Amino acid sequence: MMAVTVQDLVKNYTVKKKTIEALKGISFSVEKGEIFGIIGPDGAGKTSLFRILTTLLEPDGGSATVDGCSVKDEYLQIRQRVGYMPGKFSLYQDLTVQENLEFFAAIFNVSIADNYEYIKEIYEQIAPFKDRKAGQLSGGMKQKLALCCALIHKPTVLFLDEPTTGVDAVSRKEFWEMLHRLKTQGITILVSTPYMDEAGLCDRVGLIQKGAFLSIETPQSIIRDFKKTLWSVRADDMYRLMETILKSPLINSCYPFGQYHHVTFKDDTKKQSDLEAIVAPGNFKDVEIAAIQPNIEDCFMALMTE
Ligand SMILES: Nc1ncnc2c1ncn2[C@@H]1O[C@H](COP(=O)(O)OP(=O)(O)OP(=O)(O)O)[C@@H](O)[C@H]1O
Repeated sequence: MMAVTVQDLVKNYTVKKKTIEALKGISFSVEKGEIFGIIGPDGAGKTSLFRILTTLLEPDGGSATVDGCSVKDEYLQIRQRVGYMPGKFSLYQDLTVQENLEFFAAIFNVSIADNYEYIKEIYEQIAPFKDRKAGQLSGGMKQKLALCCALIHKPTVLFLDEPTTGVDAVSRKEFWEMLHRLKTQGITILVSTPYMDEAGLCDRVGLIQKGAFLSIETPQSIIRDFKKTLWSVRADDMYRLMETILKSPLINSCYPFGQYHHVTFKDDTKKQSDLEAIVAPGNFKDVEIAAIQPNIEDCFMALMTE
């Protein structure tokens, strides 16, 4: 049985008589024990999707099941079985670490002692701060506490909405390690993120934009599907370099990426010498050009502009 199935799901919002199509009939499914990443920019529809699957919001069309239960007719069962870590405001800032956990346990009618083994590994990292108010924790600590709160009733499916947004790199890494340990306990995890580099940590990812999936694949296949040769280019004046490259009719795309610009040709038989010829009239200093392997972000950019 699939942990999550979604069929032609539609969500619209009406603002000042204008309709916003937040989800335009999306379909996908997630296997038990899978870590499924949903990656896309702000406003792509990630939160709407999570709120529907956790039964906090009703869809306008289509259907969905979570752990075999329909979001429409069996929402009470779903609420007992899912854990949800919303992007913002999941903790009570004025309650202590311990009190937050007790509160979430009480909602689900369980005791912390019942399920302590389950959250132990994560909770031990925040236990030294158990009497501190949640509002006074660091971003990484808050996130660990929110995860404990979402797990305290032993959910079978966990929904994490941008859990690593605004969290430092070390805590992000630790957080993903925790998710992989949870996976080994058989929990299914749906996690949204705006960070492309986290895609590689998921079993499969759905790239979402404007309420529709551009691709749902393993990270390896997304990269394998990138059909063009990708070039990285840098020089002393990056802004002018971009202008110079984009002026050429041979160029398909050029966008900044860290210290470099990433470039593709319209015609993929073009070579390094062609790119050198495009750049040459600009008289740049310290020019570096190399063919490189695309990463997930490059694939996303390519899919978005297709
Ligand atoms: N309650 C609402 N009323 C009106 N429009 C909404 C509402 N909630 C979301 N939207 C709109 O629906 C679209 C999808 O929003 P949603 O929050 O689901 O996306 P998201 O990918 O989670 O983005 P974010 O990371 O910004 O939350 C956006 O255009 C958003 O402005």
